[in-house]
Amino acid sequence: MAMNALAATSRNFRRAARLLGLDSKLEKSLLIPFREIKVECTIPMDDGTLSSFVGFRVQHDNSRGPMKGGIRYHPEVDPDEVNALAQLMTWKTAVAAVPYGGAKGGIGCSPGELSRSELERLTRVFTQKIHDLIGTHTDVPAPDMGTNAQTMAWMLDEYSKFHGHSPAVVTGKPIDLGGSLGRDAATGRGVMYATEALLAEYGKSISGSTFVIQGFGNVGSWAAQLIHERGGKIIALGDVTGSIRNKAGIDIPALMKHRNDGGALKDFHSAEVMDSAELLVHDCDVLIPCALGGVLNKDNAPDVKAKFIIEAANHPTDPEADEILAKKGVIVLPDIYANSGGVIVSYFEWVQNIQGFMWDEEKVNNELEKYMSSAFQHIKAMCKSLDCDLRMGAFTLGVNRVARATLLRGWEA
Ligand SMILES: NC(=O)C1=CN([C@@H]2O[C@H](COP(=O)(O)OP(=O)(O)OC[C@H]3O[C@@H](n4cnc5c(N)ncnc54)[C@H](OP(=O)(O)O)[C@@H]3O)[C@@H](O)[C@H]2O)C=CC1
Ligand SMILES: O=C(O)CCC(=O)C(=O)O
Repeated sequence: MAMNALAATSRNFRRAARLLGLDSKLEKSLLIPFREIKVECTIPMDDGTLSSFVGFRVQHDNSRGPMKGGIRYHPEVDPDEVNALAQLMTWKTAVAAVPYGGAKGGIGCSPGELSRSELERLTRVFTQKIHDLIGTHTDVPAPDMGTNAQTMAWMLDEYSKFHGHSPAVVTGKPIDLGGSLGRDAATGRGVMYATEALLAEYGKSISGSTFVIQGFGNVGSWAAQLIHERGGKIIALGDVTGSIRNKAGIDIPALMKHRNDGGALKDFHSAEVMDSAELLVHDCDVLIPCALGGVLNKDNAPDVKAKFIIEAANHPTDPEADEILAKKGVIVLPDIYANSGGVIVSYFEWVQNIQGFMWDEEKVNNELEKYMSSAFQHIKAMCKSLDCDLRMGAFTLGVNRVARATLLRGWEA
């Protein structure tokens, strides 16, 4: 059983605040979100009935710039989860050194059970309800679980009806509407750079290491492809429909083709089906959760066999699991660094939109690598000076940057 997402995230924040010796009032104030929005989105369904879905946008902090973060469509979206994810975005944008604050949104729905036209109506109604609270220089949404470039295209179109054409109001858009080359792959590519950097610290490399990946959506599939390209052996993979394994390594390009042809993961011919409950505790060098939060908790952490965990998902490891994993000597690379490639390239997209100038993909990828590498060096420096693990290294780096910006603006208790 996982901890409540907000309690878990806030616990990590408080540990970082104490390590930094933050003033207790500043600590309290940094935890409180700037604004929490809840809206009812009522839409006609294809069968003529009406359905109502609850949508949220939590704007956590804007001391370092416009608030930034994805929109999630998932049945488990709830206010605490969105609040936790918004807070994580504040620390993540600071760790990545992109000039943003943090926000997150979501709608409680099952996107796989809605038709394309129902999804479009839902996205448009949600945008109508929040359009006056988002904007290029206030709050810039992006895709997250269950949403994609098409969702951002509908948001952009709906927002533009009220405010005129505003490409920089969302990122992760289709290229034809001002999206950035490389954004689709960016989170997975950032995960690959982060993995390379961490393994190198231990004299290891992607090539020659074995990987288990949970989630085969945007982040998981790109991470798998890029790790496979670099010679990593992905020996087990799972999504919501089931899990598969192959000791010799799963042929990722063939799996991508199978999936793009409409095949389910569990029906892939050259791998055997395995119990999904075993996936996270499967023997491997590197475990990469790329789906839901709280999947590593006190119940399964004692059985984890991976030596390294790269948190591509947001808050996949709860604090109780963190303690167990640390005792076992498992090295955990935290979400607010490991999956920051998405928001870094979102920043490049926003910059390109504001400048009205498009970068080529090589420039996007090179700049992403520079940002990821610089953040890793800064996290290591924090770990060294505060004698802490990577999660606290990343949290103290992010929290300290936000605290400094807050104080510079003239915060008073
Ligand atoms: N997209 C981005 O740029 C970023 C995403 N993230 C984080 O990465 C994670 C994945 O996001 P993203 O790839 O965009 O989302 P997608 O919706 O594209 O993919 C999610 C994947 O997770 C799988 N999944 C869902 N529920 C379960 C479950 N219970 N067990 C196993 N697998 C499951 C889905 O399976 P199925 O396809 O069968 O439903 C799918 O393969 C999230 O935590 C998100 O917050 C972090 C930073 C940026
Ligand atoms: O690209 C973005 O703006 C945010 C992506 C996101 O939601 C995340 O990093 O969790």
